[in-house]
Amino acid sequence: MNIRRKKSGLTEVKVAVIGASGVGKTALTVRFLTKRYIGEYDHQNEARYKHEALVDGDTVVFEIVDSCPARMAASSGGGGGGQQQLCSSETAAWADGFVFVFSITDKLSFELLRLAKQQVKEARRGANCPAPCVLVGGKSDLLHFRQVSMDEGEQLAREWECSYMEVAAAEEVQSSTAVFQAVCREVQAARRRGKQSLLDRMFASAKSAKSAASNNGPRFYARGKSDSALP
Ligand SMILES: Nc1nc2c(ncn2[C@@H]2O[C@H](COP(=O)(O)OP(=O)(O)OP(=O)(O)O)[C@@H](O)[C@H]2O)c(=O)[nH]1
Repeated sequence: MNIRRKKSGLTEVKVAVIGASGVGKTALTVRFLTKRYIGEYDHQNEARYKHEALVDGDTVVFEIVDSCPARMAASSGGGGGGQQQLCSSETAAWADGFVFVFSITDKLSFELLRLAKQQVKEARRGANCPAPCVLVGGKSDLLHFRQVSMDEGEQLAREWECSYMEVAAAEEVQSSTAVFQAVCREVQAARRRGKQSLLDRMFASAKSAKSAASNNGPRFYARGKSDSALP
């Protein structure tokens, strides 16, 4: 599938990388940005990056937030009790697309993503926005420690109507790049659907305005040949 570039400028895509602590969000992001794997990253806050990359032959400007899970206070009323809030509502509202990451070696990180997806949905409800995404099973080189099967990953992706990818950022570059290309395509597809439904609504309202006008407007009587017998 080809992504068309707007004639007026470059395609811009804002992506939030979401997942529990230690699943490999930074490793995945840095692999995409620099092609390098550093191993240990020390960041306590969200990190933001801007990066240009080719997707299907077009240059795309990615803005990426590598998110940082926060502990929810037990009194927060959000089912907190020390649970992680994986995505702030600001980030959820800001992003065009989401990369949801768990580690295949950590079942809890997989379960937490359901909560994260829900948090994102709630934060975007006001704007009635869809949340295009991809689901990523990270650390796929650690097969002998696997706690989440490929089937479970694929099953969740089917529920979310998105693609599922397993990635070993520690081992190679290509699959990390493929994740960001995939989320870009999801965002582009959502934008096309949004545009189409806006056009459909505009046509529908123009059509109903026209038929209302033809029902209520003044009527003109044109006297025809067959009327010649009338006085
Ligand atoms: N074996 C293996 N280890 C990885 C992989 N990706 C990340 N790691 C390791 O997992 C640990 C956590 O990686 P990070 O990228 O910092 O994880 P994170 O999700 O950004 O963590 P937080 O910043 O705490 O939210 C580090 O020791 C990484 O070296 C991978 O693909 N394979």
